[in-house]
Amino acid sequence: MTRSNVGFSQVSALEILDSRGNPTIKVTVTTLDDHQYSAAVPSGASTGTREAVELRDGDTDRYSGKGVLHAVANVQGPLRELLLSRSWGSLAEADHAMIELDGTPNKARLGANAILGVSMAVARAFAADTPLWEYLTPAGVTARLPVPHFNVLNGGVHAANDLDFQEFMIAPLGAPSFPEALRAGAAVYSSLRGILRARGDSTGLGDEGGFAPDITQPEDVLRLLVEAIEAAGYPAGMDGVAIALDPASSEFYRDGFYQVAGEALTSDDMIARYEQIARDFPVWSLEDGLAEDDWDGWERLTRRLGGTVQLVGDDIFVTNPAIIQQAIDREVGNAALIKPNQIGTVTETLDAQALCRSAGYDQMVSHRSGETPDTFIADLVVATGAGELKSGAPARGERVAKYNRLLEIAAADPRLPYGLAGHRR
Ligand SMILES: O=C(O)[C@@H](CO)OP(=O)(O)O
Ligand SMILES: [Mg+2]
Repeated sequence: MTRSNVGFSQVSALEILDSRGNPTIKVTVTTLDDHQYSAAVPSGASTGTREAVELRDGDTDRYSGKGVLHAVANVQGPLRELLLSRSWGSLAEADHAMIELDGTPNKARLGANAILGVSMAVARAFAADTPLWEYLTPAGVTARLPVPHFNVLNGGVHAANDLDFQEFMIAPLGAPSFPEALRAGAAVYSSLRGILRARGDSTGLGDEGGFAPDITQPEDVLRLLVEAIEAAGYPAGMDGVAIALDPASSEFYRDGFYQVAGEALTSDDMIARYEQIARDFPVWSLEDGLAEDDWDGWERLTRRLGGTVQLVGDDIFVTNPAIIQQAIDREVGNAALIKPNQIGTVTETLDAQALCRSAGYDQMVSHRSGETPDTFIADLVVATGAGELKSGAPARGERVAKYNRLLEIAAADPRLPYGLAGHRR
């Protein structure tokens, strides 16, 4: 049974390490009937400038191991005081009270990391002994298991190589079930390792568990992926294993040009390049193909490729319902990446997802490059019927924790549908 009303006797927080070895926050709430619920918050490296503020101690350099003791203090001070002050009739009620207490448009005062940790733990308190995904499923939404998108080759700010595109993902779109998709992902990952080894390339890993060889041209990587898919015994394409890209292009956009493998490209050069890539390779989804402040380029990209390729906004939309609404109005992109810590509460994440559903935008729920073993996003993606998840390579504990949680959900409820959602189904 879920709880319809929750009161808390304690709220505490701890600074822990994420998968990159940087400090992040873990929150534990204790209900009046003495049950404890915890949640840990991930942390990005290629962040959008309009993301809710991740509070770090000392200075604004977020990625040099700066602590989160200030965020911990905010949980144990003002947020604890708020949570203990009354009982709560819903998660939304608690989230809105925290947003109001923070009082800034981007959670800069208390920290989105502090607020999200509490929000996730409170969600678990409401779910009680009901599976989290069941509790989170909005009225009228059919829960479904997602197509996993495995980031098997890393570049950009997630790896030490000179590859500018950040993520090369494989998506087993043709798999009949989630467990089969996971098996396919693991098989292709393993065959890719063999191919890289045979070529004498490095099989060292990037932040999300994908290989990080010294290859600079995206097309060379795509050729290797097709080879790996076929060597694993799957057709490369929508009927078998397709490819999804996240160049995270805001990271290599400077002074109006995209710097790719030593060349300075305009938005239109990039669009032409993506068109050619989509002709030559089974790339079904493209995230952040253009930069977060290149809205005009995005409009043209959407006109040119939106009919055939899923165009996902991450840095540009930052899971923010107001920005996603602007994108819908301007016909920018046709899908949104969903990361709870970009917006800072579970309720606003669900709002962003509801907006996507009503506008016919597809959604991919996503981990961050700095992760923890917390599996909240696995339940979230099932609950919201989003149909797509990215959680890195099918290797490394903090990544496979999410995939393994989905295996558990699939095993516990064999009637859950699987696969892409909405019009892509
Ligand atoms: O760009 C992205 O989509 C993410 C997750 O893969 O990276 P980061 O968490 O570093 O923003
Ligand atoms: Mg991204």
